[in-house]
Amino acid sequence: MPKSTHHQNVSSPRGLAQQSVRCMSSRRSQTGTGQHSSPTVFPEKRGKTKSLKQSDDGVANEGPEKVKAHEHRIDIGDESSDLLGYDVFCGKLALDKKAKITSADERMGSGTGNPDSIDARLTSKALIWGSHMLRLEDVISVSYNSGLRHFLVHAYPVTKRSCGLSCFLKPQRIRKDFRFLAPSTEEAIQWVSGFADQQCFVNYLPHPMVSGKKQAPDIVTSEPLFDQLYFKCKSPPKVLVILNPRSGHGRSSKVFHGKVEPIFKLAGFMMEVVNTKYAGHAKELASTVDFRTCPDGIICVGGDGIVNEVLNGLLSRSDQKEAISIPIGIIPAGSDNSLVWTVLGVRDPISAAIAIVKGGLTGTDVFAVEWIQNGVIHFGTTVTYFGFVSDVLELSEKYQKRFGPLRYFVAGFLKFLCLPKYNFELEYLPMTKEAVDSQGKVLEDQEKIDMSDLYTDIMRRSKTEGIPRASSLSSIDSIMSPSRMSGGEFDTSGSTLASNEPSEYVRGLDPKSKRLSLGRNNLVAEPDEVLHPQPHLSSNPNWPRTRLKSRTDKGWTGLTATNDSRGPWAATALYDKEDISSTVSDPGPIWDTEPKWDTEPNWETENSIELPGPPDDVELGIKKELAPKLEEKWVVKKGKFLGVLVCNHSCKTVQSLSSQVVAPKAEHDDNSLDLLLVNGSGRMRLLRFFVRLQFGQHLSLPYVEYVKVKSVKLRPGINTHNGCGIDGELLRVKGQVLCSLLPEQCRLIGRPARDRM
Ligand SMILES: Nc1ncnc2c1ncn2[C@@H]1O[C@H](COP(=O)(O)OP(=O)(O)OP(=O)(O)O)[C@@H](O)[C@H]1O
Repeated sequence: MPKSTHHQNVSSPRGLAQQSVRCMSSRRSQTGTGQHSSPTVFPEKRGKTKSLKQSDDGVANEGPEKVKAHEHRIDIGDESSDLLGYDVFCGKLALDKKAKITSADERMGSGTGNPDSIDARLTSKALIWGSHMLRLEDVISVSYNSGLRHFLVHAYPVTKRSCGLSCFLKPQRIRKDFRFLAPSTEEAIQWVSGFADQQCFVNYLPHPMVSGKKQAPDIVTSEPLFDQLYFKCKSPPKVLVILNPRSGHGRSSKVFHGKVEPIFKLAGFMMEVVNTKYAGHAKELASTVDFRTCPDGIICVGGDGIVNEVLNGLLSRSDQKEAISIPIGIIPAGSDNSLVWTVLGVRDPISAAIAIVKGGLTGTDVFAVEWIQNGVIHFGTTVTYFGFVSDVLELSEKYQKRFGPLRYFVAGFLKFLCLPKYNFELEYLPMTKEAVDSQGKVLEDQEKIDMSDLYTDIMRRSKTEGIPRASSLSSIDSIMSPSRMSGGEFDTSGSTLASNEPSEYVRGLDPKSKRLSLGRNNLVAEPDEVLHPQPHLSSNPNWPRTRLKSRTDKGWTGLTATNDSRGPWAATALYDKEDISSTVSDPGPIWDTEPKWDTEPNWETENSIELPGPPDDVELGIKKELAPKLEEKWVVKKGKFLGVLVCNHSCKTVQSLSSQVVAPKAEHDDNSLDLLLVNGSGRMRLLRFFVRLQFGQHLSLPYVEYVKVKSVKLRPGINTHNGCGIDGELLRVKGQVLCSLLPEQCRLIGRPARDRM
């Protein structure tokens, strides 16, 4: 069988890869500034005018067929050169518009090149050929058939709508497959290796004639070199997809199979897709799944509700620590997806799928709402709320079938017409100014560690390390905001940056309240009455624990047990102990009445938990220790509240026209909760609150308080509706509930928008 002469220059596949690397390093050294140096921009790209002129000339010379190839032209003279990263490989490429590759094409000599070949280079951020650029962020994978000069780049670049509509419609991501022809097979391999080096999945296939079992004698297929070719790229992720077919008014299946699945398939994902059959099914699945079948994560397709179920399923397992380390991917296909929109800045299914394919992990705080009376705990990542909003959530369930995403508006309107009064007893533990400042400093100082190694073996990792802390009210805005009523097609535009503002201690409080929250006093007279904390019903050490294990049984209880202050649970316990000593009338939460963990025999060995120590914190790039402050006191309030909202992140709403947020200063990973109190009662107050919310001015209302807190305890008054919403799930409060953060974070798959740039 004849062999192409160009093959003889390459001694081994490894050799090819090494050549690619050599090219990469030589390019890097040319720039002289190391890995992240400014790239060498082709001479013709240096100036905008020149670039445009040249490309125009090029188009004119290429004829009609080639003109179309310029539809992706990007004037990189406009781009900051830093955006292009460092050079990985360079050479000649031709964009091949042919649908099929003939063997004649493949027989072309290596040295002859192609008449249409143009200078091209692959950098760590983009593939640039001629005056075109394709961002690697938009590249899903590369397909390459052994022994060919062609390779196919699969991408979803953001494409502007046609001229007339571009002013009204947002840009869309549309799939484009670019078929490139390299001058030789060796160079094709080097290009593909370059993509693999940049973490693009390579779909490496046998030669088409081999796979088709009709081997042509003139085609180079028996070359052992290519049969053994090995591209050093990430292995295909193995995930469990949990799809709520009722989400998004029944559109979620279509969204997943039509838009998302093809992307995952291109990226080589090995998926098991399970449709939920009933409410609670996702929780069951997450609580029982064998992680060996989905070591790279669980992908939730639906709204915030399905994510909440999965989280609660994971945290109800006996292997809780391992469970919370399982990455959670979110494909927004529900009525609202506040979590993924707020935290990752993604609100359409295609962008979410790409973010998942690109990988990386984003640590996100998890809060626990504990029913103190019976020990039941429900977890959340977005918000827990009481008062008007939870009533609306309850009423909206009636209208789910009839109104779909409009149900919140309908229920909100009806509830507004017959608005009850809500009374609550409330205690909260404010963050101290010092804690907020030091937290802010740590967050500022920290170097964001690249957690790109998503597809590592989670099982292995979780056995050797804890999950350290790093960093909806989906429906609230919709209740009074007809702007979100669209609920129609999913937005397929590119993502928008999430807020990056630093956290602040207390805002929207009058000076007195500020002083009080700073811990100089633990009682607040407003709105109605000052309360002295009552002994908790649960002070009986033998109170029952139901459903979930008590904290003393749970993995993270070990943190408090050993008086470790590395997490909020620990911190809370310590603060509570301080409360006992400093406030005679407050015996502190229930766990103070229970045996001290550090006196229990063999606690450390029997319940040992790999605490999130410094190395892990370094890995996630965040140190989250909050030293307890002696002067911290629970602030106690009792009275009428239209709403009590405890937010874990800023709670952006996907469907709102404006980008208003409920808790503008909240961060998903700042180790604190943001408490929003809407004091008082009455429709006028409520209306003003929601109107102001649309414009992001709700915090300026005199009856709205906003405090950064560690924990909140709440007890509904007599005759007050006792609904409690957690991430859109409705529960009932009996007695008192306590809301605090867990010491460990969950991990969302994908990076925040600002880190993906
Ligand atoms: N097959 C099913 N049948 C009925 N209910 C289900 C099913 N699967 C999940 N659920 C429940 O549906 C609720 C809502 O799910 P999800 O949040 O995914 O969709 P959504 O209501 O469209 O979105 P959002 O909550 O953002 O409005 C969840 O609380 C879940 O328990």
